[in-house]
Amino acid sequence: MASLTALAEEALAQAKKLDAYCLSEGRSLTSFDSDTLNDLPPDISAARDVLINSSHTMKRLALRPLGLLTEIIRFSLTYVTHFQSADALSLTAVNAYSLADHVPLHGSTTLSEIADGSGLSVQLVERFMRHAMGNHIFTEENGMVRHTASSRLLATLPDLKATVSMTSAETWPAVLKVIDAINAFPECDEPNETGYSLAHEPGVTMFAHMAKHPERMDNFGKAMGFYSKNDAWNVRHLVTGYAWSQFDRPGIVLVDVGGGQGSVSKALASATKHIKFIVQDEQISSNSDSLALSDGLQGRIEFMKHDFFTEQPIKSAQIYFFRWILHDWSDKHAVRILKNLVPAMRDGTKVISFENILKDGPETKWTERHARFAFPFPQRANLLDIETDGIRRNGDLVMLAHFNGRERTPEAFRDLFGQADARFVIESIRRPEGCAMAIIEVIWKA
Ligand SMILES: C[S@@+](CC[C@H](N)C(=O)[O-])C[C@H]1O[C@@H](n2cnc3c(N)ncnc32)[C@H](O)[C@@H]1O
Repeated sequence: MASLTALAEEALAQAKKLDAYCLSEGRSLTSFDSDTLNDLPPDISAARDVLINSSHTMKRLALRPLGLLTEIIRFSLTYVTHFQSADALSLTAVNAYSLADHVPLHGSTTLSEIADGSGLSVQLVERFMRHAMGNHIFTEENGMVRHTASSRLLATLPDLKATVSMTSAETWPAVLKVIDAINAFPECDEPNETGYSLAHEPGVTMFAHMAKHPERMDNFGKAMGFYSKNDAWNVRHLVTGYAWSQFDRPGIVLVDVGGGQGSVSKALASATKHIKFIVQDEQISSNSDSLALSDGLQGRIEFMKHDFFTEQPIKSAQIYFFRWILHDWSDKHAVRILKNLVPAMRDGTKVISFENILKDGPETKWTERHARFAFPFPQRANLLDIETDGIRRNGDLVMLAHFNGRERTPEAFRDLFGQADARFVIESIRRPEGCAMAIIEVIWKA
């Protein structure tokens, strides 16, 4: 582990690189008012990664061991740590009451005007917004409130709003109940015996519960679309990281199993000319604006209600595709999903899955840097960049809390397909450069 001084020097060197890049490109230096670190070339993006890593590590060292633990548990015992649960609360309140919508995009207003517009009392508006301002979400001068770059995103990106709502409504209550769920159901393999079920509706799975609340299901679908815009998870890695052209001819059909609102199929349809897509999901809500297809895609994408725990009804497709499906389920149920594909398999049929892959070791930025060759750094060149520090391990525990699902190592994927049927043969597991996910290509060998 490097010393505080070495970490600070490393951070300084990267900060200088980023500032010099902005100046050489005629960009202003980055600030909370305007994000000028978007669309960075790979070497500058890597400098930003190192800066985040070294400053984050330096902060945790400076917090000292007790500070590090108490910061994580979101409970401040020492004066240097932050109350992270309050950070989350102020952001959620800003989002829930659409406070950002009541601030002009390029002007200023008062707290009482925001209160009038939102219907929340001035006192609550002031308490939530002044706390959020401590995190550079909004700023205030002489009693006038205006946007920062972050608060402006809340006002201008509806899918970000849906993602914050989804996380606070679905994930947080679930996470708090995981230990109770493990104590009550130590096997941890049923989707209705989870932290989520205990928090929301005992004995009921997350998807069954959300089906009773269409607006929350809609937020969930939008959040999936939003995550796909994050550079490390961007669906473009799937579009460019696989030779779809080999299938791009009339008559080829791809079934997007559990395809939700079809964000993957829409991206693949836009990048190809002939492949037809059937998006199957248990929840197909015809009135969701997210299902709207642009003219060019009409006739190429069809939505179909299907429960993937029943036999696959489309028998003649050449490709069966999954994104973010297998990780929702314990091995017991993921194997059932795969077995239900078997009656549709013909010699050479492909099953392609685009999933997070765990490595057999810790997933932190620090260790990622040392394992860079095996697991390339996600590059971050996108405005919608989200910190990727440990996301695969974070994701693993979120899957546990929501579904008793899990993220898997390559070995665990081989084992899963093997358990379903020995004729599923894994041809490759490849992580496209800059992507946090891998394309798992499986062929059926009759
Ligand atoms: C994590 S989302 C992924 C959606 C989509 N594949 C994507 O990447 O955007 C999981 C999806 O599985 C669907 N699902 C859950 N249980 C299902 C079932 N038994 N049959 C079909 N779809 C199901 C949900 O409705 C949801 O759309």
